[in-house]
Amino acid sequence: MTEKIQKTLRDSAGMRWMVLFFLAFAMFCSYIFMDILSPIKDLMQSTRGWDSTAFGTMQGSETFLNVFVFFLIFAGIILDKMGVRFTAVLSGAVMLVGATINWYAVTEMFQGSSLETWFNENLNYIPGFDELGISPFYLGMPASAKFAAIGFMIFGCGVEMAGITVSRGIVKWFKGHEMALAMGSEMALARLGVATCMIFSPVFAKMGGVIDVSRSVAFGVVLLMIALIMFIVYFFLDKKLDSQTGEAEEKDDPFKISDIGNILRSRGFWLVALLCVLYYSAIFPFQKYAVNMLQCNLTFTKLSPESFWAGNTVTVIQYVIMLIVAAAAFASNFSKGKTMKSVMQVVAVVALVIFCYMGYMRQSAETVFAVFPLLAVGITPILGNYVDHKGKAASMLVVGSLLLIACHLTFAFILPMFKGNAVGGIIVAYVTILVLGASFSLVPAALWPSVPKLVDAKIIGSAYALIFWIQNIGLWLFPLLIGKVLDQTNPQLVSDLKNGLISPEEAAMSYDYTVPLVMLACLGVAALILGFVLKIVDKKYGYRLEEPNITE
Ligand SMILES: NCCCC[C@H](NC(=O)[C@@H](N)CCCCN)C(=O)O
Repeated sequence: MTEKIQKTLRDSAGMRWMVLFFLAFAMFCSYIFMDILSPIKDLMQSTRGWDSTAFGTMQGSETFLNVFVFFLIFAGIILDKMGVRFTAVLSGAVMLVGATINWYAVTEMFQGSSLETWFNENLNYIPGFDELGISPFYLGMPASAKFAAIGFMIFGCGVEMAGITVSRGIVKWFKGHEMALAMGSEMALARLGVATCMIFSPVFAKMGGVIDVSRSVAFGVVLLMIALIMFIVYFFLDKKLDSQTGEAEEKDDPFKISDIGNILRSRGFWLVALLCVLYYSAIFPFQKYAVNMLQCNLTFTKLSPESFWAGNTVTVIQYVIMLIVAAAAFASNFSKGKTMKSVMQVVAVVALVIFCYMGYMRQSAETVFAVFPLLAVGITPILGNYVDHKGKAASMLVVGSLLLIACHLTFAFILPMFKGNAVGGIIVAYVTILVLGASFSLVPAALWPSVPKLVDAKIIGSAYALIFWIQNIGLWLFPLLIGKVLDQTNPQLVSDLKNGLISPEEAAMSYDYTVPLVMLACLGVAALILGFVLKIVDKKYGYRLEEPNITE
């Protein structure tokens, strides 16, 4: 008798990739919101009175609940107990609630409201947390920054929960299929989200010639509504899959506290988790200040509002070119024929050069920095594929850390030498940003697929939640530290600003970033040392980090 093989949604490549699109697009939207204020730090200072400390404290609050209230650990438990689809929708809803609060805090409506008065008079510290120096609020913090911080910490819970849930969802749908490619593509789309926000956030804030920072945040909130819809659509597809397979939703072994003990006893896990926190602390927090760092180091000519390059049409054209770079890079990775591959590579490179040229012509730091995630969009899937087929993950972590050190030191010492030399400065900035982008592809592409080699398969979910938790400690601490170090290493500027000798606009463009950048380079040095230790430990204990994931 011939057995009829029941085909499920998962067996159709089209359906799998559609599901990936829903999950990855939701992450794309959340990465946009994550950095929505980063390219408009100067406007937050000039229109809302957020100095670097207020800005850094607000940005650092994203990880506060995850780290100090252990929300990420709970998120891992919720994911294990309730399953992927429930947690996906929950994370989407949590992100939206947090983002809406964040938006209200920076609106004109909040200014002069009774809520603003309340925040001015209260929440100057949190007992217990303040004594430890980890409170997300301080005496004198602008009320809008305090309320925005509350929204951002709720958003932070949602986005990290979404991060571990999406990874788990990809495993569920792609196990036995193109899993590494799917993960690489998801990360690539997330990077495109960062580039999108670098370009569009200032556009929304300055639209119509009237500055309103809340418009940028509102743009992010609308995207998060779309993200929630994506997760809801995913919910139904996932439910359908389960009804076809006749299984209850796929779950790892239920989360047990003793699992944490097992993970924490793994030497390899600690090395990867520490490398992760050191590396990412030198990338994500930097991303929040990078535009302002470029504004302080590069010389831009003020474009007249009538100038072609100052118009929003150019922004849209530049964005389309960015999409061409991403699409051509993606196509070149996966097209079969050699000629097609080469054609796509040429298209990607030419479009990248045009993108950089337009960034220069537009004379703004955010359009220059927008190139940062672009290289990562193009090469993360290639490198993921490389790790799958050739291995060398530990070596890639070492090379990625080396590039990171070189870039931060270049920003700290070489870029300022070109102040006044507009063309030279832009060239140094572009080359350094592109190299940093390459580093940001090497490390994530090698790090995340290495985790399953270090811990037992049944506790992978908990292991990812723990790594995210440890990583979040750095992501909380460093934006805060950069803000504080900036204010402390620029005492003259801070006092001139306080005494009204310079305008907030002038102050925002005059910071000396040398010390914070050296601090970030030191993180790279520590990551590099751990990378070498990991290589030694890998050889000694046979973790197979240098071996391919797929044996052909
Ligand atoms: N499938 C890979 C998941 C990890 C991607 C990684 N994201 C993170 O590590 C997040 N925890 C960081 C979120 C940043 C918070 N501001 C990545 O490389 O993006």
